[in-house]
Amino acid sequence: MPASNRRRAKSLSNGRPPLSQKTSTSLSSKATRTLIRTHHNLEKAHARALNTGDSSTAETLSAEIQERGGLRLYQRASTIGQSASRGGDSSKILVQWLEELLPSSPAPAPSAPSPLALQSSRNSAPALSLLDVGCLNPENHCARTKLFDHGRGVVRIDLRSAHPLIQQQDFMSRPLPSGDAERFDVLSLSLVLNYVPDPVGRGEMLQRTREFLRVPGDGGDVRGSDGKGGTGMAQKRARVLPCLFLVLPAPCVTNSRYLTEERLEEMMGELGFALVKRKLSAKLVYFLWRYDGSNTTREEKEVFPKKEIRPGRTRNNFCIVLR
Ligand SMILES: C[S@@+](CC[C@H](N)C(=O)[O-])C[C@H]1O[C@@H](n2cnc3c(N)ncnc32)[C@H](O)[C@@H]1O
Repeated sequence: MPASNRRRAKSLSNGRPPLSQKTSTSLSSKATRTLIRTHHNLEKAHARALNTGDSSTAETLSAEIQERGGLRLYQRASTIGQSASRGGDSSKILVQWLEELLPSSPAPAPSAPSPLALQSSRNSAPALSLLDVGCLNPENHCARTKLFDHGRGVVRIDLRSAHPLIQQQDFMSRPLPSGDAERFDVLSLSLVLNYVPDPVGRGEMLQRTREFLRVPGDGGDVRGSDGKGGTGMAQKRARVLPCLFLVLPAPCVTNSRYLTEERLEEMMGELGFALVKRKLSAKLVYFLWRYDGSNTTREEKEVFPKKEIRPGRTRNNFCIVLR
């Protein structure tokens, strides 16, 4: 392997879509990558300092993060990475997959009052609800498909909202649903898990996604005219929904000491997720996981500690821990 390729394989920041040199923004491709990498590294060091009770270092790092533009500049760099000229945004893959897996057009429901009302329709597929966690652009591909209930069924959140249609909210503090009407058919976690600075926090984020996914077979599936759920559409939906769309920089699974795709699949299985779709591009890895709702508590279940499974000097340290 040429030296330049080896160098590229090491860096998780290279997991962003390619950045071109010519854009209307003032951030070059290199500057954008450096900014993203530095932000992630500072966040990780900050989390480590907090974990070890080193509040003075944590404060210094926090100040440095702010001095360097903080989340605002990081989001700007990520938005540049989403532009069509730089590889496009990952929601395109989510929409492609759902349209392929659930081919019949759902009834358009722009003025539908609530997911519950949609569920009462028979013989037509209700539009899907979506929780888009870590949303930078409310006009991404999800906004342009009839798959989703654009009335009240699409909720977008981010740690820092860059748009009135995005709620400013930490997913880890989002109040738990009080009932199924507050759960979703689809949860998108695109390039968010790798933002979490520590392995335990990543495991907790994955576990938490289950709280926000609709319980399978709760009536959100389409029923056949016999009322027994026997239609082809109902079966197709049951094979896919509810689901989690997960996107990571490719090196998180292709070049990590601690995580491979196989190990991720084992972990997800442990949480009740089965792989439906997967795509590896030069920069990113995309997964669609169906949640079976079977595993809401993990007491006495298998734990996944930090364990080196693929040693090597050129590997990265991306890791997810399930406790
Ligand atoms: C790299 S951007 C990804 C944006 C978009 N989803 C994409 O695929 O390009 C990561 C975003 O996730 C957000 N984020 C990270 N942790 C989050 C959390 N716990 N709750 C909500 N948003 C979060 C960050 O604020 C940031 O805007």
